[in-house]
Amino acid sequence: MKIGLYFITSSEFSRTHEELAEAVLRVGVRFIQFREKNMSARQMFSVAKNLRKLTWEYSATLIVNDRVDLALAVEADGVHLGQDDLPFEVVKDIFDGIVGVSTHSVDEAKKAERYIDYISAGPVFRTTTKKNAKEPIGLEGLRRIVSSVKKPVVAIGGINKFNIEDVLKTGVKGVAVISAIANSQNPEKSAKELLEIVKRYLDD
Ligand SMILES: Cc1ncc(COP(=O)(O)OP(=O)(O)O)c(N)n1
Ligand SMILES: Cc1ncsc1CCOP(=O)(O)O
Ligand SMILES: [Mg+2]
Repeated sequence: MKIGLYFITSSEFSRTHEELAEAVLRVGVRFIQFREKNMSARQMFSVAKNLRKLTWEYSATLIVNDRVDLALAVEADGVHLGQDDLPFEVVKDIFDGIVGVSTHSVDEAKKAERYIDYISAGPVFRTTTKKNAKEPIGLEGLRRIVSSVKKPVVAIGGINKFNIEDVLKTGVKGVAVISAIANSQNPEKSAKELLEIVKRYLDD
C-alpha cells in the first residue's frame, strides 16, 4: 500500500468535497479520505458515491472517515477510525479493506498495530481544523511513534508546505493534510507543491 500525500476532503471551507477531490486527483494525489461531520447519512452517501466514481477514474484509493457502513455501501477501499469510533479489532473482522487508526502516543500505536493497516499519528502541530484536537505531539512525538511500530505511519495536524519536509524526515510513509489544500486560494497548485516535496522523499 502506497500512501504518500493523503488528502482529506472537507466542506468546511469554500469548496465541495467533489471539487477538492477532483483538483487533487488532477495533479496526481492518489490517497483520499472523505471526512464530513455535518451532513445526514443520505447526503454523505451521495457525496461518497461521487468520490468513489472520481477515485476509480483516477485509480486512486478512497478511505471513508468514521463510518464502516458508508465505506461498505460505496465500496470504498478503506475506513479510518479514531479512538472514539468503532473498535478497530471489531471492524477488521467485518470489513475486508484498509483500516487506519488515529493515535496520539506510542502506547496507542502499539495497541493498534497488529489489527490495522496504517497508523495515523497526530496532531503533529497545532490545528484549528479538528474541533477539540488534542495537544500537538510535535516532531519528537512523531519520531517516537515511527520508531516503535512496523506498520506505515501517517502524520497529521497542521502540516503545510513550510513544515512538511521536517515531517517527512521522521520516516513517515504518508502525510495527511486538510487546510493546506482545502483552504488554499488554489487547491490544485497547493496540492502540486506538496506532492512534489513528498515525491522527493517517498517515491520508489
Ligand atoms: C489520516 C487521519 N488521521 C487522523 C484522523 C482523525 O480521526 P479521529 O480522531 O476519529 O477524528 P475525526 O477525523 O473523526 O474528527 C483522520 N480522520 N484521518
Ligand atoms: C482530522 C485531524 N485529526 C488530527 S488533526 C486533524 C486535522 C488536520 O487538518 P489540518 O491539516 O488542516 O491541520
Ligand atoms: Mg473519527
